[in-house]
Amino acid sequence: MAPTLAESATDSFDLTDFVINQGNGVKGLSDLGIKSLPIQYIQPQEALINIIPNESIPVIDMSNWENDPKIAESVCEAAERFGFFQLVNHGVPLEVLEGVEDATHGFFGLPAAVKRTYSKELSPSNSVRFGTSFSPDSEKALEWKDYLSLFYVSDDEANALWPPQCKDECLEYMKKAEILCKKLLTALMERLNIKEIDEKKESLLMGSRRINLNYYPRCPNPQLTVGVGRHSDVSSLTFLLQDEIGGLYVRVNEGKGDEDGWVHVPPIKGSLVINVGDALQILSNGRYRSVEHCVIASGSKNRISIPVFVNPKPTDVIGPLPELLAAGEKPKYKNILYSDYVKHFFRKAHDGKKTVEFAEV
Ligand SMILES: COc1cc(/C=C/C(=O)SCCNC(=O)CCNC(=O)[C@H](O)C(C)(C)COP(=O)(O)OP(=O)(O)OC[C@H]2O[C@@H](n3cnc4c(N)ncnc43)[C@H](O)[C@@H]2OP(=O)(O)O)ccc1O
Ligand SMILES: O=C(O)CCC(=O)C(=O)O
Ligand SMILES: [Fe+2]
Repeated sequence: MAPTLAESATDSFDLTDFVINQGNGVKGLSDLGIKSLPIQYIQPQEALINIIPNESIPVIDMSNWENDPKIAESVCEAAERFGFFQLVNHGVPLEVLEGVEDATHGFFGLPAAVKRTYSKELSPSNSVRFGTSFSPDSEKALEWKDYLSLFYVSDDEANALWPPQCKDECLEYMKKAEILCKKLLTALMERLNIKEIDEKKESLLMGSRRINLNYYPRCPNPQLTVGVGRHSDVSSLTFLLQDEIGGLYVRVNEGKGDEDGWVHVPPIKGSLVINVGDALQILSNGRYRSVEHCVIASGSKNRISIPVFVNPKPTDVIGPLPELLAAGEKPKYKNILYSDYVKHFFRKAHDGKKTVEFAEV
């Protein structure tokens, strides 16, 4: 039987105030040593997933990228088929990855009163936001995750506004990921017969960046809740660094004859998980797939993950690329202002792939 709120906290305990308003987050709840999951976090049955064992997303070794065109082909095939793949020997140095992981622990280890100064209500800028769950005002059940989200405007702004405990490490990781991003996007565009990424396309594909630091503390009943509910990213490409704990699941075989279900993305030291986001699905007129994924927290360990979301500029209008339409493809998506698309995503609870319907013809 599901535990009640009274079993997980005292009658006088105001969970929303403690977790959201006071900035304790789910880390604060977990640190209290609660033995069962508060009722606010119990997800409906349909949010829970059917896991398929013995299947996986591709792992691609990039060490011979410059000399072996088959590696770029594998990347493009994985982006078409799974929308997700892991990269090893990708060129982002291990020290940079370890640096941003340590900095993430440093940030979440700060007192709640300090983290709270970066909340939506108190943060001096919209580019910096500390929060919990995804969209608590619109969710039926909360998600077991705290996060810090940093939108990159300029180095000067980051130096002035991002938390000093993690800003240098976040900037370094973002910049190294950008070099890798250019390589991948060049290959993905070549596959669409687009030989040059000019200024306009560079803006549409990688005109803005956001880095999130995600913290999933140990959870008393992880099977009753989610760390992140099923969603697709609204980015062009996402570069995700996960620690050694595991818990990321990706949907496979949706709408195909084979068993529709979820596969685990096993942590590989030094690797990056890459996924296609909605913006690239729309720009490629559905050729590259942004795929649903979710996170189940651990029952025994605290987990962190650090996605860099590479996106169009908020002011860009996105739609199928003109070269694809000139080649005779029928557009599957309308032209849409990217910031409207992202606002639509952030204002509702996670709901799988539904955001993309907002752009469908
Ligand atoms: C947090 O848990 C997550 C996050 C994700 C993220 C997946 C991605 O793919 S992130 C990449 C998104 N792309 C961009 O950020 C680039 C484009 N950016 C923009 O267009 C704008 O910066 C903006 C995001 C639309 C914000 O513009 P602004 O004018 O400041 O709009 P607001 O009215 O303030 O915000 C709209 C609405 O969204 C909420 N919101 C804003 N930023 C965030 C954020 N970082 N995290 C969560 N929610 C955010 C904001 O509160 C507003 O909602 P209201 O209800 O308050 O009106 C995947 C999975 C996760 O679990
Ligand atoms: O924590 C993870 O492994 C994935 C997080 C995620 O999907 C996101 O932040 O968009
Ligand atoms: Fe995601």
